[in-house]
Amino acid sequence: MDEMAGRSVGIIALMERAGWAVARAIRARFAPCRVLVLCGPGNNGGDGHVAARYLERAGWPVQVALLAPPREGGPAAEAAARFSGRRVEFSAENAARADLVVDAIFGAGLDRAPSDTVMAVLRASRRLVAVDLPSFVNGLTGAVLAERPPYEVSVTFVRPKPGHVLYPGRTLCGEVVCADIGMPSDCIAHAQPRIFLNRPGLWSIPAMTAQDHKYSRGVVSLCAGRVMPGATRLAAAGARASGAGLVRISAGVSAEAYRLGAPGLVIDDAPLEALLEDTRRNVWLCGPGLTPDEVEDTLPLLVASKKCVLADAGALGWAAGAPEKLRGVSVITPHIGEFTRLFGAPGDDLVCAVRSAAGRIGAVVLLKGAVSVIAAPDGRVALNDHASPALATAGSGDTLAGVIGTLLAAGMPHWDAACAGAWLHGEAGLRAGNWPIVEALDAHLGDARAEAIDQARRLSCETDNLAVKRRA
Ligand SMILES: NC(=O)C1=CN([C@@H]2O[C@H](COP(=O)(O)OP(=O)(O)OC[C@H]3O[C@@H](n4cnc5c(N)ncnc54)[C@H](OP(=O)(O)O)[C@@H]3O)[C@@H](O)[C@H]2O)[C@H](O)CC1
Ligand SMILES: [K+]
Repeated sequence: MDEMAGRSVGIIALMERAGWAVARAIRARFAPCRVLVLCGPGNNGGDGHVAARYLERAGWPVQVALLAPPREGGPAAEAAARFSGRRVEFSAENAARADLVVDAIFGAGLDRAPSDTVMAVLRASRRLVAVDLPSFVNGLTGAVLAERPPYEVSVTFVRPKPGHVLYPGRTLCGEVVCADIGMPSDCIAHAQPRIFLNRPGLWSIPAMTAQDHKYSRGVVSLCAGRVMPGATRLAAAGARASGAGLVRISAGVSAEAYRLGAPGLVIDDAPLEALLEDTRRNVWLCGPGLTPDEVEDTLPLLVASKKCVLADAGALGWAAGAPEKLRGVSVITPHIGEFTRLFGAPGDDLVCAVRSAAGRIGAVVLLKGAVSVIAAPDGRVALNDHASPALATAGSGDTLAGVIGTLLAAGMPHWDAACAGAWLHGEAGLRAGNWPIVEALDAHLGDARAEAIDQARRLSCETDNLAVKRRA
């Protein structure tokens, strides 16, 4: 993006607006005070020089400390030359004397752990604002390369970066301000972003229409086991509460036990092979409440019948160490333990790990967590931070599986359904108040769906995520 912008508007013009946005964000949040701007050798340092100039122009006492001089002839050198104020040594003593320290040392160019000198200066600082990102947070992954207390504000440009959204970097950025610096939209499109914040508008969910009937809204079918009925019931309830037209449980010999549950469910006792002949029943959930043997008896049949299958829980344990067994399913929803047993530990780069897992099995992979990572086999990734700790309770994943099942049954593309399901689940968690039991989420799923539909409608087609997605 920067490269193409360099050939059109010019980096120096963008840098000028970036530095101005930093100064503006500081002036909006802090009373005038002694500011030290720490500048690195790259364009992040260039932004810092511009911010220093604007703060000084506004009458603030400002000093600049250089870690290393900017590359000659580049935009950062030009920005540095335009700052004619006070320069001091890059030292912990000077950082400790300042009321506010602006960290413009490294941004997008950070590619290794900063030196002890850099970290000593940052640790000596009392209050910190980051230009783009704290200089030890990897913008691509959120990995933290050194320890220090959190920042108060991070001012980034054009788009938030994965490092602002993903843990652990997220906890150190403080408030994230994303400034529009006039990056031309063709430069953004040229970069073909493949990572999105998960918001309505990235996908859209079908609304209720006057002509709807239960089959047009969609049928969700679940495979039930003999020993863990709770998980299947929670998934079925999540599917119903999020708007499925009909939810059926294939319970085989356990049918009588399941019939004691909610009256709105249809319980089947026919052999699975017979049920699979019904072409209206295209979406199946397999795994919640199933033992490995029960998965072995069901999942291969579902895949062979070309059903749209969401595999979770027991199905993921069944395929542990052999994820290729899941080829042919449409969506999997592992938590970190299940993911690790399937694909190995993801390491620091979650986006890369989940994306490669999706490519490996040819299915959408939704890695559940405080920020869920949802990857499509074609490489698109959504980061869902629309969530609540209220969701961290047993059974919550079963509810999520049910919600995604409903959206698949409504005809949404697989990745869109997984993204939208994560958002609805998060919205229900946010609405459910303090310490809700998992069943309490269901009462909020219908309103969550209506909210998502409403928000997607209100967003104009010029909304960042959408515009980028369409052009890409
Ligand atoms: N995206 C935009 O719209 C704009 C962003 N801007 C700002 O530009 C930076 C990115 O600038 P860039 O020059 O690419 O990179 P950095 O300034 O972050 O850093 C590059 C230099 O830092 C050295 N480096 C990296 N890590 C370390 C380290 N751990 N220790 C020492 N030195 C390090 C690197 O040195 P090399 O030896 O690796 O070459 C580089 O010299 C972005 O973050 C925004 O703030 C622009 O304003 C334009 C608009
Ligand atoms: K920085």
